[in-house]
Amino acid sequence: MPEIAIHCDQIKKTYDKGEVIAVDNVSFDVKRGELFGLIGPDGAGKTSIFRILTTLLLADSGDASVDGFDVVKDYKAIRQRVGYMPGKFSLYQDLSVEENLNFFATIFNTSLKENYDLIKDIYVQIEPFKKRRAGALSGGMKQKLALCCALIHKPSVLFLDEPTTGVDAVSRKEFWEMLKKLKEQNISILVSTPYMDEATLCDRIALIQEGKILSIDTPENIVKSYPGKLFAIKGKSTYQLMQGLRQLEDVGLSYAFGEYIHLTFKKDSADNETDLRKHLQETNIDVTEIKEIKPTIEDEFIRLSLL
Ligand SMILES: Nc1ncnc2c1ncn2[C@@H]1O[C@H](COP(=O)(O)OP(=O)(O)OP(=O)(O)O)[C@@H](O)[C@H]1O
Repeated sequence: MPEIAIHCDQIKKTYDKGEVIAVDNVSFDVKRGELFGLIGPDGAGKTSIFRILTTLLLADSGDASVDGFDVVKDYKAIRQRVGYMPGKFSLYQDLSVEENLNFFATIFNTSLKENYDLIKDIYVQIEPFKKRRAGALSGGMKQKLALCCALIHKPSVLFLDEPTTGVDAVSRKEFWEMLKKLKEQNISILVSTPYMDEATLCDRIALIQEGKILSIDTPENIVKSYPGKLFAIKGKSTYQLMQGLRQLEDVGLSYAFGEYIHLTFKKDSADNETDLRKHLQETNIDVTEIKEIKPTIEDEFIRLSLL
C-alpha cells in the first residue's frame, strides 16, 4: 500500500452556483497509520472535504486520492476500503445494535464474526445492549456503535466527521483512546473536531477556517509557532477590562478566552507587565489577575484567523 493514505491537492468546492466557497484550494496529505485532525469551527468546510474524499461529493477542481485511488475515477475501489462515520445519521435508529452491525457487514459482504477481532474492544462495551434500538442508546453508545459499523469491513482508512460532538466528556476520552488502538493496527485516520483540546491527541493537524487551511503541523509545533509572549488577564468586569485594554497603544491582540482576556503586545519587552498594571491602575479598571501563560492551539488558531 502507498505510504500516503490520503492525498488532497488544491481541492475546491463551491455551492449555490459558486456563491458559497466551502473548500478553498485545500491541500494536505495523511501518512499511512497517521491520526490526522481537521480542526475548525462549524461551517469551516470539514464535512465537504470528508464527502469529497469518501466519493460522495464531486469537487469543482483539484485532485484527491485515497490509498492511491483517485476519488473520481476509482470511486468503487475507495468505497470498498474506507470506513466513514458521518457527523449525523449514520445509524438506522429503528434497528437494534446487532441489526445495525449485521446490516453494515452485509453491505460489504462480510459478517460480524469475520471481523470481530478488530471491533471487539469497542463492541464488548455495547454488547449488553445488543437488542436495544439504536435510537434508544445514549450519545456515547451511539458513537461506539457507529464506529463499529464504520470498522466492520476492516477499512484501511477511517474517516470520522466530528465523532465526539454532543458526547459527554468521559465518552469523548474513551473514544480517543479507542482511536489510538486502531492506529496501532495501521489504520490511517482522518478525524474532524471543533474541540481544540482534542487537537493535541492527533499526530498532525490542519487548522481550517472558511474553507482555507491556516496551518498544518504537529500539535506541538503549532503551539511553538506562536510568536512572542501571551498574557491572561482577569478582571471584575470582562467588558470594562476589554475596553480599557483596547485603548492601550502597545497591545497587539486581545480577545476573550473563558473568564480571561488573552493579550499580546506589538513589541515584547521586560516591562510589558509593569506598564500594563500601571495603565490599568491609572484607568481605574479592576484587575484581579495578570499572568504570562503558554499559548494553546486555540490561541494559535485565533491568531492565524485574525491575520
Ligand atoms: N448543500 C449545500 N448547499 C449550500 N451550502 C452548503 C451546502 N453544504 C454546505 N454548505 C455551506 O458550505 C460551508 C461549509 O460547510 P461544511 O458542512 O462543509 O462545513 P463543516 O466544517 O463541516 O461545518 P458543520 O460542522 O457545520 O457541518 C458552510 O458555509 C455551509 O453552510
